[in-house]
Amino acid sequence: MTHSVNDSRLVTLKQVGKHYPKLIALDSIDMHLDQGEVLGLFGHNGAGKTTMMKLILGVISPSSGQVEVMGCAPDSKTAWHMRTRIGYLPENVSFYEQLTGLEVLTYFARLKGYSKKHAMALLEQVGITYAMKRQVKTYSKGMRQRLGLAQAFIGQPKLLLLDEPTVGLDPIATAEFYQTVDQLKSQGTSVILCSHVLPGVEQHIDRAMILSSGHLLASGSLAELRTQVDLPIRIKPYGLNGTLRQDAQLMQYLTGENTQDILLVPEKDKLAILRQLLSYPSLQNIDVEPANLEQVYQHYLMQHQHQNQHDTAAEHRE
Ligand SMILES: Nc1ncnc2c1ncn2[C@@H]1O[C@H](COP(=O)(O)OP(=O)(O)OP(=O)(O)O)[C@@H](O)[C@H]1O
Repeated sequence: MTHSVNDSRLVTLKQVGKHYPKLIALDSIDMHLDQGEVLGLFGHNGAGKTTMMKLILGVISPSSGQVEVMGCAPDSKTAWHMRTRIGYLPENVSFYEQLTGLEVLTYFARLKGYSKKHAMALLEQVGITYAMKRQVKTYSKGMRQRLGLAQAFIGQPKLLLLDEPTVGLDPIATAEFYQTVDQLKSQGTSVILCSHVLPGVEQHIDRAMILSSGHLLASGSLAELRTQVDLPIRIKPYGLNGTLRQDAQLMQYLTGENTQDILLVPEKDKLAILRQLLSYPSLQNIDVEPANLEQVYQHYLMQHQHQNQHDTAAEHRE
């Protein structure tokens, strides 16, 4: 068995590619995940998110490059011991419909060497104890998703792979789900979380990766990505009642969207603008909003789209 150079490093992908006869599902991807880190994996349909999860699980092998999980290649014969330390929630989870929730979870718990008691504790954690004696075929989408999460949490895994975990969950269940992620993280679990649903994710992830058609567009903490894209900060002062339109310095930052005072300000000018606004005696309050994950994500996708159009146009000219 090989050991990682860094003991807290759980997953490493080096120049990983996954090619199918007519398609490149992943192209030269580098990534790493350390103990207790939560990584958000974002991308449109077909971006390669599930492919990356399958490579980490070892259910498919890379066409090029290396995947290492807990010190070994996940598709190798020696990887069985680390599989018990991984929890996986697939997209569109499905179970044995005729069994009860408790029977399903006990079955999966026993496969990993855990007891019925452990299964019951997990059902309690995800809030479906009340339905544990009912057949899964009577469960709603949200209840199935909770059962799927309980299945992924069996044995307090070191690594959790969650594909669209909040799909089908109502807002309360979504908030409870993120609480569980935060709690698992604080206990040292590492999490990879794939999602199309960006609002609400950002405060629970340490880093984000943005994929498009198998290419890595961006990777880093939200603060790093924000700095890279340099999107403007939205500043909304209250109590100035249109006086900003007479301020030669501030006027250029007004959005012009509506009659409200909203300024879009580059990061480098933020402090100067805030000082200027604070000099107004009538100022009552001020909101400062940096670009959110959704805006950063849209920016990278648009940039990629423009680049592709540019490349195609150049090819046609040649
Ligand atoms: N076995 C396969 N043979 C051929 N192409 C495949 C195979 N598996 C996946 N693909 C293709 O690889 C690309 C990436 O698929 P993947 O499932 O990783 O995307 P995704 O980002 O998870 O998308 P979604 O959000 O829709 O689940 C897609 O174009 C898909 O059709």
